[in-house]
Amino acid sequence: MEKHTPPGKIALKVPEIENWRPRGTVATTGEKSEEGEEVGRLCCDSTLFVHSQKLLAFGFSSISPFFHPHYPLKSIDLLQNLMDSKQLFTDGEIQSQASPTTTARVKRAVLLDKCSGQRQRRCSPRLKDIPQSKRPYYGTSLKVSRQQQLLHQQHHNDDDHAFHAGVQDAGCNLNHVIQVNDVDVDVDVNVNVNVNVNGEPTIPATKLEYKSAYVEKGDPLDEISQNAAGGDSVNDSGTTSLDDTSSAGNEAGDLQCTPAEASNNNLLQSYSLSLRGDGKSSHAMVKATTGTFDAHHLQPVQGEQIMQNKEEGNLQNDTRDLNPTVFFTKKHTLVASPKLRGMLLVDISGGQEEIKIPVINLVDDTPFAATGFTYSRSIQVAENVDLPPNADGCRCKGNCIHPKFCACARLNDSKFPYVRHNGGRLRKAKDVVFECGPNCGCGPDCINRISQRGIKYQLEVFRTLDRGWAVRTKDFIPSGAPVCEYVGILRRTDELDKVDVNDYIFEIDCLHTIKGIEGRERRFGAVSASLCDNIEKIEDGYLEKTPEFCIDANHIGNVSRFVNHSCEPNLFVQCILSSHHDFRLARIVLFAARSISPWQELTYDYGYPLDSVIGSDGEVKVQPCYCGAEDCRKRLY
Ligand SMILES: C[S@@+](CC[C@H](N)C(=O)[O-])C[C@H]1O[C@@H](n2cnc3c(N)ncnc32)[C@H](O)[C@@H]1O
Repeated sequence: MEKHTPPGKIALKVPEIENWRPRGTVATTGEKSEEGEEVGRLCCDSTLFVHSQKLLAFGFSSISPFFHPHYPLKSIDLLQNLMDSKQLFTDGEIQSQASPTTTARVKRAVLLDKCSGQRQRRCSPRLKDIPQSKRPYYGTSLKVSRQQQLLHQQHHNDDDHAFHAGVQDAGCNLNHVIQVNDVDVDVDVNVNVNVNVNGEPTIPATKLEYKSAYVEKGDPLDEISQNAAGGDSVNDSGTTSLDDTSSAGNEAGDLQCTPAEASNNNLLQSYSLSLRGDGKSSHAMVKATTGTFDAHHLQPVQGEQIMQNKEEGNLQNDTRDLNPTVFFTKKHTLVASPKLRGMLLVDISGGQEEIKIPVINLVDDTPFAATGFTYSRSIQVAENVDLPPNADGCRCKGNCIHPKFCACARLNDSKFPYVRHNGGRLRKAKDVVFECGPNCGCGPDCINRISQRGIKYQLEVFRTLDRGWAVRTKDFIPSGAPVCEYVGILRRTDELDKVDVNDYIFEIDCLHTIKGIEGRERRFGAVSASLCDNIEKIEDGYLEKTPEFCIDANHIGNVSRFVNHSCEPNLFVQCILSSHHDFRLARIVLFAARSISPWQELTYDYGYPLDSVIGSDGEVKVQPCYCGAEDCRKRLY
């Protein structure tokens, strides 16, 4: 077999492909590229597409997929070579299908191009290294025309904080074009912006605020000439504005980067947005505007410190514009082709959530209706469960500001558990978080009500090959952000003893967690003093018992019921008390355990103790785990 060796690298022996371990689940469909080849969409951390033994594309981290210019990727063995020579790290499988397409599905792919040889979380080949003509964009025949070469050097004269920053490059990935009805087409676009920051290689946290992105229709050439002339007057160009939903989900998209994600001063960021367009438009234009760069974030201080300083007004705002705008145009008519998309439902919540949650099946014929459950945005309470009376709450007015005076903050060790940054993020996981409730004097915008605001990220339910339905995010989710509450019917656990199979029960075991009894993984963070006081009052032997209450999402639930287990999860379970303070009936909210890139599956650790699930026949039930994590425990229960 012909071998292709990357420049400067030695070709290594190609091991058996069968030895590759199956990982990951994001599989997607193929389409025709402009060259007429069959290609597939490659999302972050997801899929490699191979056509007739020819690797068409691979992509890494959250940048758009593209052919890499340095490697004449012609065959699967070259891919394997890259892996063997430690330039490309993937954990995936190559499936030889009946042809003509071979798909390699990977959970993670990291190309160590121009890097030190160590594995890094995000180290992608840069788009700027690739000639314009060789950059395919996936999913459709989307033609990207870059009208503004961005990047360049915004100097800061202050020696302490000198930096050059700019948008180095950007990519655009049109994921779905779905005919919603005769008129509307739902367009789902990923925009990836590659930000380059020079001068501060050890920046602890750097934030690029993302201002806006939307699709417009009109004549792209007009747009371009207007903007080339220096105006940023896209809105004035006579184009038809789109349905309001076009920008609805976009504001949450603060771009953010941690040092682990920075390589060579190169911060790679992405965000995605769903846009709604008019099916009759002859083209769509995506405008991605990067916003201001806040010099504070270049200072070597912790994020919390920044927040505090800002709140106290000690720091002057020092913001500046990066070269702000990147344009992408799609010159061809949007062709809606629902059969390619596998979309079974446009919104599983039937309009209950602020943001639609579509259901996609690209892997088999399983219909969604078969799951038979009713969507509910909020917890329902079984008739035989009495909720405790609402707690007194705090006496703050408007927003809770002073943690020492706010009665709810005092229950959290006199700290607010959240920072406002990025729409509210938990500072650190705790045994129980006390939020403000109905009797508090503060309003809905209070910092201490962050988990009460519903789902703020674009989520998608999708079908996996081996784990049924699953949930992924289309947005970047910052670490510590609340993602969704586990919703279902609040029941007494003993009622379910007779039920043989129910995969959707969440036992409310905050107390077990606090006391460190084996069960759901103990979450980091100290037990608060106030909580300890309360725990002491719990009757002896309580903790040996099964949790008294559970949330049963079998027939009624929200998107959380589709979130699968992983032994290496990206979400964690946080118990929250807001209206009352009874631990046995705490709310269960899933939070981001780390920053999550668009298109990653969301998972949490179900934390079943081994052999804890007993069938009605009295036999221990065993469910193998297919999460694919390196340290997978192999059994869900
Ligand atoms: C709460 S449901 C999750 C949604 C479910 N996949 C579905 O299709 O509705 C939990 C069930 O999903 C499956 N599941 C979740 N994570 C899994 C994993 N890592 N490995 C195998 N099966 C898993 C198991 O059948 C489990 O009982």
